[in-house]
Amino acid sequence: MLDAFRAVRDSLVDAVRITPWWLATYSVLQLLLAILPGAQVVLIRHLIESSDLWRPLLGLTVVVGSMYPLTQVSNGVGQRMMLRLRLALRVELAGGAARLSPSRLAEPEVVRDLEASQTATHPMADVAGKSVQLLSAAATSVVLCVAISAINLLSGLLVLAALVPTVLAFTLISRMEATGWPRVAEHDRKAAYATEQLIQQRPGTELAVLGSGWKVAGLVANSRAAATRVLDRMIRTAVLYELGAALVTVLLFGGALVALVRGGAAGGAAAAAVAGTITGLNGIRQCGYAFGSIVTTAPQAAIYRRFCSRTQAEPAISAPTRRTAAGSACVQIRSGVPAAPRRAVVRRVDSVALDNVTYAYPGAGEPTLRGVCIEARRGELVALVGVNGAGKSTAINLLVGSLRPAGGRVLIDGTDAAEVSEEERLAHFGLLVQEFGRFEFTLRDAVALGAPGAVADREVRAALGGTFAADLPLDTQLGQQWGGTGISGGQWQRLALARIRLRDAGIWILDEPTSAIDAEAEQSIFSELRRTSAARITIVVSHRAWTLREMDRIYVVDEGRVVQQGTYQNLIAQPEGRFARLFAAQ
Ligand SMILES: Nc1ncnc2c1ncn2[C@@H]1O[C@H](COP(=O)(O)OP(=O)(O)OP(=O)(O)O)[C@@H](O)[C@H]1O
Repeated sequence: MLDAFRAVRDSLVDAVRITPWWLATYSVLQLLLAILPGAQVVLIRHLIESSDLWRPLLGLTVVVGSMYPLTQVSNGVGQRMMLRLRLALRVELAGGAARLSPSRLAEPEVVRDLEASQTATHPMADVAGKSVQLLSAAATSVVLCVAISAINLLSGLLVLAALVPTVLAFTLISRMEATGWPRVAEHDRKAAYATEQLIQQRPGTELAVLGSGWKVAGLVANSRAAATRVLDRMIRTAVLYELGAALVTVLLFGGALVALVRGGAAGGAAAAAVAGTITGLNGIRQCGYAFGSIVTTAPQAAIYRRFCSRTQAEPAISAPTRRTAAGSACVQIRSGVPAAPRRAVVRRVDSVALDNVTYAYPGAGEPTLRGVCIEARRGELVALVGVNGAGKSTAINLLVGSLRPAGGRVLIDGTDAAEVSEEERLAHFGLLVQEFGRFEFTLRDAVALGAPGAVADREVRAALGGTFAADLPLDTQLGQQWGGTGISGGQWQRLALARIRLRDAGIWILDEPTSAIDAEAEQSIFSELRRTSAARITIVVSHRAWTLREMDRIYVVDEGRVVQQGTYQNLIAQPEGRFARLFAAQ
């Protein structure tokens, strides 16, 4: 319940901050709508009991006539207010997600919260409106209670008491939904994931070739059936709660009518009170719905707020980057999304090292890295080699700071990297990971992502030099799903490399940078790396022997330890060594 109050408070604060005029207009309209049923009761009584026919008749015409247009206008205003709130929440969430550092992204809880927050923005945007509706419906009941109490006190109180079963039922339903919906969402996500595997080009083709797509279709069916079972149970229970509440409500309204008759109300008073109690039923249902949806949304809203307050603790963000008149290129931002971190890329770094580093993944019994020492200096090309699972990617993640060593130090220019912020540390690196991004934006935007700030078209062009995209217009849309150019796996990897080139940080870390690239292009990429290596540190993970010949030093990692180091010639000359056994056949 405390969560519900917090959700109401936070969302009203948001509405006051983001859309004060729409909130004020909506509140006034809802207040008017709350008063009208009470006024109706008073006017009906006057119409029947007083000798003055015209004034109550005129009043009733105004009250009844204005109800429908006021409701319509109020709905429209409420929707526009909620639309603005939804936009603000989604923009805030995207900004928060953009601030997440690699180490945050490595926390499963943060990723779970981000996913849950995404689905929360829709119901959350409605909470401010629902709060106003709740107050309005409650005010309707109070006004009716007062109007009917003037005729018969017990009837008035019974009308007000009729709020209780409905609100109680919707609270119970909402509590049940708060646990049920996440389970439905989990099954739905699994079903959506499995469906994606069937329809996306690469896994879909693989499954079609294997002829085993029907097994994945079976997984879809299982997940959907599980979701339906949970939904079924929820609906059944909700109907039972609603029926129970409706029964008690009818008894209370019946009691109100009996109290009217037994209290001696007759004629105009009785007719007015009956009309009032009927209108009251509607108000009470609205109250229940509004209250229920606030209680349901509250846990999601709490996750959203937790996520946003966490990301606000991340480093500050400066003004958005925009395309300037001079033609600098970057993602165009129209609605206040923060885009450019203050950090500038560090271009000159003299040395980087893992100094006796040990690391164990949470929950893993044995350390993945044990006492690893690796060093690279400016101008050097250094390689990490080893079998799958040896610990090369772990070593890289420790270098860039997305993992923190359990023992030992990471040194950048001789300084313990733990002493600088993650933001500052990341500014030293250009990292090409194995699962590089396939950003289906325009060619310009996909490459400009390499640098945090605004990027000129000529820089994008320079980064693309020598690739398949060198002569493509920068406005070319990438990705067939958007009606754009289809790009092969190797071409995507060239674009990822172009981002690293554009970034031009002091340390380049390339985890299998040519895994998807043809032999000819691979040769030209490695010769260029050698040719341009003087001004930076280059660390490469590679499984191909010939790419290692040019390296200044090779570290052979095996079961989390560096078991050999040296040049290609030194290492291959030791036939019993791990390196020679790994690469002799190549
Ligand atoms: N997030 C993780 N949680 C737990 N264990 C992990 C995690 N990531 C990797 N490991 C384990 O750590 C070990 C080293 O993995 P790592 O990815 O560093 O190997 P690698 O040498 O880069 O392998 P590859 O050549 O296949 O990329 C493996 O045994 C792997 O199972």
